[in-house]
Amino acid sequence: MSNQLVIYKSKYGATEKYAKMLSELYDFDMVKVSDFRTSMIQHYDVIVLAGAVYASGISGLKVLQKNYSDMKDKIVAIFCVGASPYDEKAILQIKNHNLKGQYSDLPLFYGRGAWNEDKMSFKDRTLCKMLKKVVAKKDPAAYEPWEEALISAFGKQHDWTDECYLKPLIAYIQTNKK
Ligand SMILES: Cc1cc2nc3c(=O)[nH]c(=O)nc-3n(C[C@H](O)[C@H](O)[C@H](O)COP(=O)(O)O)c2cc1C
Repeated sequence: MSNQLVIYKSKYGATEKYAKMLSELYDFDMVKVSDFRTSMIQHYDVIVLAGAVYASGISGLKVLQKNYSDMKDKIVAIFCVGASPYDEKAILQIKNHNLKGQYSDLPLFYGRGAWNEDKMSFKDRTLCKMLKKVVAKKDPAAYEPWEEALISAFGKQHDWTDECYLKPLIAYIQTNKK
C-alpha cells in the first residue's frame, strides 16, 4: 500500500488514464470518486483529486470539498483534465471558477485529455454540437482556448494524454514532502 492516493472521476477515460499513470509511474493508489470513503484518508500523506473539466467545472471536486477538513495535515492537490491545450490563463480561469474561499489556495495542475464524439453520450454530443454552432459565429481571434479546441477537434478523434503533464504535480509533491 502506498502513502499517496489519487481519487479520480472520469466519464470517457482520459482522467482515468492519468490516474493509472500516477499509479504505475509514481506509486499512487487509485480510487474512483464513487468508491472513495472518508476512512481512507488516514492512510495517506498525499491526496490528489483528478477530475475532468466539463463546462468549466472540475468533476469530482465535491468529494474533496466535503472531506477537506480531514485533510489538513496532508499534501492535497488537484489535477484537472480538459480538451484545451495547456494555457496559463485558461487554467487560472478554471481555478477562479472552481476554487473559491478556503479552497482558493489549493494547487491546481492541468493535463490535456482526449476527444471522441463516438464515445460521448447523446446529451454530451448534442451539447457540444450546439456549443460549436454558437462558437463558430464568433470572431476566431476572440476564441477562448476551450472554444478553439472545440472547433478544431470536432469531427475528429484525439488523445492528447501524456505523462509530461504530470511532472509539475510530482515536482510540487516532492518539494512539499517533509
Ligand atoms: C459536454 C462537454 C463539456 C466540456 N467542457 C470542457 C471545458 O469547459 N473545458 C475543456 O478544456 N474541456 C471540456 N470538455 C472536454 C473534456 O474535458 C475532455 O474530453 C476530457 O478529456 C474528458 O475527460 P474524461 O475522458 O476523463 O471524462 C468538455 C467535454 C464535453 C463532452
